[in-house]
Amino acid sequence: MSDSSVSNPPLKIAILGAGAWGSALAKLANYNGHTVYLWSRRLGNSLAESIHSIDVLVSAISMRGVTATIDQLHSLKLPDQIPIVTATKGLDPDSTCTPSQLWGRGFPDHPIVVLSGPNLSAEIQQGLPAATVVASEDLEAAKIVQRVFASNRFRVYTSSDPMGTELGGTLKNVIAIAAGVCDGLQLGTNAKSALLTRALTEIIRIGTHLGGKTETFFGLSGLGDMLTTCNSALSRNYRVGYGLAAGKTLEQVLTELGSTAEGVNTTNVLIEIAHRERIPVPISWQVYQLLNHQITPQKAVESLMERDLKPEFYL
Ligand SMILES: NC(=O)c1ccc[n+]([C@@H]2O[C@H](COP(=O)([O-])OP(=O)(O)OC[C@H]3O[C@@H](n4cnc5c(N)ncnc54)[C@H](O)[C@@H]3O)[C@@H](O)[C@H]2O)c1
Ligand SMILES: O=P(O)(O)OC[C@H](O)CO
Repeated sequence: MSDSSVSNPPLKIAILGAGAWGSALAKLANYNGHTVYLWSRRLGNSLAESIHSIDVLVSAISMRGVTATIDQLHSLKLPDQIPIVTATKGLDPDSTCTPSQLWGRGFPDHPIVVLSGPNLSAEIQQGLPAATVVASEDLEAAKIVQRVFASNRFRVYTSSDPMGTELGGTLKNVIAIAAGVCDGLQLGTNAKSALLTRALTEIIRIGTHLGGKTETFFGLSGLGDMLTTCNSALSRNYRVGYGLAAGKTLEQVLTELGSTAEGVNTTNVLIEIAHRERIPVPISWQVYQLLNHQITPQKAVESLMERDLKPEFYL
């Protein structure tokens, strides 16, 4: 039997963000025998000490904290050329950039690796089996990160399409809100299948326009994550839609949630991008209007059903 610690030596990993996802990632890296320094503003530990002589930096900060964290790291000394892994699923409202674009601009000498997939943290904390994707233009860096997290309970695939991998995980949050509305209104299985299938077409349209590859959106970080997030009450984005369908206000739902639902901000940024780039996004547009108090859930369904008739695909 081979000794995996020889081929996979223990590394020092800093994980920034000790929320639901950062804590689950820390557990996965610990399980493989790596030394993990979990940092968060709330824990009050020192960021400088957490990143001292590390081999890999992982960010599991929610979108609203990414720029501030990059700025904070700039004043510190990050070990040369270590991979930076971003596990955030969001879009920056100021620049409309993805987190990996922000990290790439902030640290151009470091390989940037995107980690994204169907990964509900509560299931991973229970040790249930799951799979994910680590994507980078630097395949060696992706392989290092693959070895950090891969185990008999977490299967990690590499990819050379960071943009597609990141956008799949980010854009599905908008669709998860729509799926929560669909289930909350009890529209049935046919409606749910129609919603998710047309949503995938919409995600591919916008995702490929922004640089992702079509195949990636059919993979774990695209379709895979959409199926997970749109079908589980563990998903916070799904719960936002479900709550709105029950007649709650967005403010009420978010207060009850008490945790990050990235789809709300992502919808607003996505609509800004779609308007700017003239990309049709009919489902996301209904989610946008719903979140911004412009329509009811019932009216959103009617609007989608009454759109102009057209072919499914322009073959
Ligand atoms: N929870 C999951 O199942 C899951 C799975 C995959 C990806 N994600 C993604 O990971 C990210 C984090 O999600 P989460 O579930 O851990 O959220 P969370 O609300 O549990 O934790 C968010 C973390 O970000 C930190 N943070 C927020 N603003 C900050 C700021 N200004 N400066 C520094 N730190 C700040 C918080 O302190 C906390 O540690 C999100 O983008 C989410 O979409 C979550
Ligand atoms: O709880 P959500 O909706 O943020 O979803 C968590 C993960 O993104 C699922 O892969």
